[in-house]
Amino acid sequence: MEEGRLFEVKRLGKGRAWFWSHACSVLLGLALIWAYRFSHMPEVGEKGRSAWIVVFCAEIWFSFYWFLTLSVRFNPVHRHTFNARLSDRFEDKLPSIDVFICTADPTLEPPKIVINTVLSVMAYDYPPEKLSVYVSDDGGSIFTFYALLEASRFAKSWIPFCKKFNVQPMSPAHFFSKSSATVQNSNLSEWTAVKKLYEDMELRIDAAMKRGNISNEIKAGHDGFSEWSPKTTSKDHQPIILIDGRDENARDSEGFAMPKVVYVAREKRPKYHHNFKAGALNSLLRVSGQMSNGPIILTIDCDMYANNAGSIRDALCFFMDEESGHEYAFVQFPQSFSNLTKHDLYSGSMHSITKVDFPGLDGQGGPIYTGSCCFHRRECLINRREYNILSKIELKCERPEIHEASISTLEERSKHLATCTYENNTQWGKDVGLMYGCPVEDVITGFSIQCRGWKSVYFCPKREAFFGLAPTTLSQALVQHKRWSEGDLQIFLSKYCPLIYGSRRTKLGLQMGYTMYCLWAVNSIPTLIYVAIPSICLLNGISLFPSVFSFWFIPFAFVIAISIVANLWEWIGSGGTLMAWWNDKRMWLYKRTTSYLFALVDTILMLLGITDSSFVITPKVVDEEISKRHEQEIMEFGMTSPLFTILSTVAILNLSCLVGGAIKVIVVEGIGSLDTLFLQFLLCAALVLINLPIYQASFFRNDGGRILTNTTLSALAIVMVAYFIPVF
Ligand SMILES: O=c1ccn([C@@H]2O[C@H](COP(=O)(O)OP(=O)(O)O[C@H]3O[C@H](CO)[C@@H](O)[C@H](O)[C@H]3O)[C@@H](O)[C@H]2O)c(=O)[nH]1
Ligand SMILES: [Mn+2]
Repeated sequence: MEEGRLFEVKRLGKGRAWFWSHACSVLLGLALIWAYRFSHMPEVGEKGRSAWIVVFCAEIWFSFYWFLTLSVRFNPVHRHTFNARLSDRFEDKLPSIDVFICTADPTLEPPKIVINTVLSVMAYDYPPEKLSVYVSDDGGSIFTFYALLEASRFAKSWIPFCKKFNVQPMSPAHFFSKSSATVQNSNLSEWTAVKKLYEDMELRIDAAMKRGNISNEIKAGHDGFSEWSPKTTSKDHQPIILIDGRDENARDSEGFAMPKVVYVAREKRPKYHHNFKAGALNSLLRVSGQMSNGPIILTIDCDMYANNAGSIRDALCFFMDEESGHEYAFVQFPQSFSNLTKHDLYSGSMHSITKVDFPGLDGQGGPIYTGSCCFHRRECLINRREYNILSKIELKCERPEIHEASISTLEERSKHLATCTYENNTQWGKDVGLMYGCPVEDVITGFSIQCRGWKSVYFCPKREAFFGLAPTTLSQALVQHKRWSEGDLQIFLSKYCPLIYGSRRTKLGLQMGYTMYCLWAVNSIPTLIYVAIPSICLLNGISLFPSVFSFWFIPFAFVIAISIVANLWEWIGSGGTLMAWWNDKRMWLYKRTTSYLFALVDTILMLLGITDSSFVITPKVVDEEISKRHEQEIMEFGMTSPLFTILSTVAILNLSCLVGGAIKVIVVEGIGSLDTLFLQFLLCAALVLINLPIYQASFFRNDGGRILTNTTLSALAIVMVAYFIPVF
């Protein structure tokens, strides 16, 4: 071994004692709770028996689910890379990298956002002749193509500027909006000049978008525009593949080579299913294979700009490590978000996933592939072939010989790779490439790779590697989670069920980790039980929990307290704020009672063949008024949605049960009955407290984001009906 490994791994082994004592004590607490449920169950005919059984079932589920979460707490791993060693040993042997950027809709994902992502990856600290950027446009939009063309021209100034001043983030929009003082002071003139170039470009793109067409003058500048005719729509067009900067002689303003940029809009026909993002990525896999065939592929979403110039090198420190590099199929970076509010109102940061779960999964064989911000070994992604220790694969792929003269030939030649019929009678979408038929193509593909013996890596650099856009309204956040939980549940119910397919192929810890996500949707039912039944029983004076003076109160109090404390400890310990934690708990509740429920129902309907799976794209922009409210952390409702009806119903139900229950205890039964209802009061009060934004949005707000009156009225009606249902 030459002077040391390319990366190091830190295990938090010292926490082991803490882990075991925590796990064992909670387990004991849960066992006692179960014992209480068995031994104190109301007799047949006694009031509250059914409620008791239902609540018990929910508790059994929660215990099981808690057990699954142990997997990610058992052996968290943190990694560190040594980029200097990589340069020393491999600088002239660095592999070529293909970057895949997917976009699907020029309105929801404005071209300006897309090109900032493109520009950011073009400016990586990496030999430009070894870097190719492929943009897949499922929107088939002439504006996206036009913006890309503008961007590749601007790149000629942007890339040398970034390299000269070590600019980070490498997205011009974000860089100039934050304006780095160091660059600004010492090199004001260059800074101003590049900024001006960027702003002029933005103006031109805005103008074209506003006009709604590309002027003939612009069209005359590039043959590619002729691919679009008045008949072209996003759902019906021929394959379009356009290469820019393909010219081996293309140079930036300092005379250096430029990364290649390729625009790909795969063929779309109404009769053919296009398999959403998985289909897009598979087309890119084939097209790029013809053009650059980089052995390492970075996949990112169109809103995920690169924030750290060293990420490619970081990823290579894992792939090229002499000792264990050959074991890794992909290196997943965390997805960070640039548009979160101070206390992360919609919990878009997914703090506990990125800070706790993923380091934990890494200790079990590697994180899940989450679609964006991930470097893959091309071979594993295409063939997903069995890992074999004997065949250490070298990161060398045949680079196709391409000559300047053949650009148009190359474009033509690759087009048939991006047609609707290309995949007919092939294994694409099954054993080859990204897998089809699942809204979380990323998770299922990553899992099947891991099941073939490959490991993956989770790497959190000090400076965030990527920043994207998280949902900025409640409904967007809930819909996104519906897609995820639905996809995950489908995996669980498919051949790839982690508990079955994963056994003997992966570690038990990894199976449990995947199962934890796959069963998100199922959590909806026990959670709904827990937010409704104890409260309704409270209103009816039926006790479901032990009295505060009884021995059995202790396990309940212990489990509740320790879960809250441990959760908070983890959260604060990994850099979260208290308020963000509280917001996260609210979103935890909302996701479970709405997104997950709908995911569960839709999955059942899909299994029955009644519905088909879909992919609802998360908008990257919202109108100004809404984004202002988002910045002020005011929850956004403002539309009719069954999701909001459920949220309102739960909130109003709990408020009325709390008030009704309190009146009953004080006036009718006397304060003496409080001890047996204490825990129900506590639960109900906590629910009311967490739902404060809902009462406010229903009764005290009159801005456009309030809860609409018809939602509140339906919720009230449902609560009334619930009130008259007798409790058994
Ligand atoms: O038919 C489609 C639909 C989507 N996309 C692209 O897929 C990406 C992700 O879509 P988005 O609406 O932003 O979904 P998110 O929920 O934010 O995405 C997460 O979840 C997806 C799986 O549900 C993964 O594919 C993503 O990588 C991951 O970031 C975007 O770049 C889209 O342009 C396509 O290319 N074609
Ligand atoms: Mn996204």
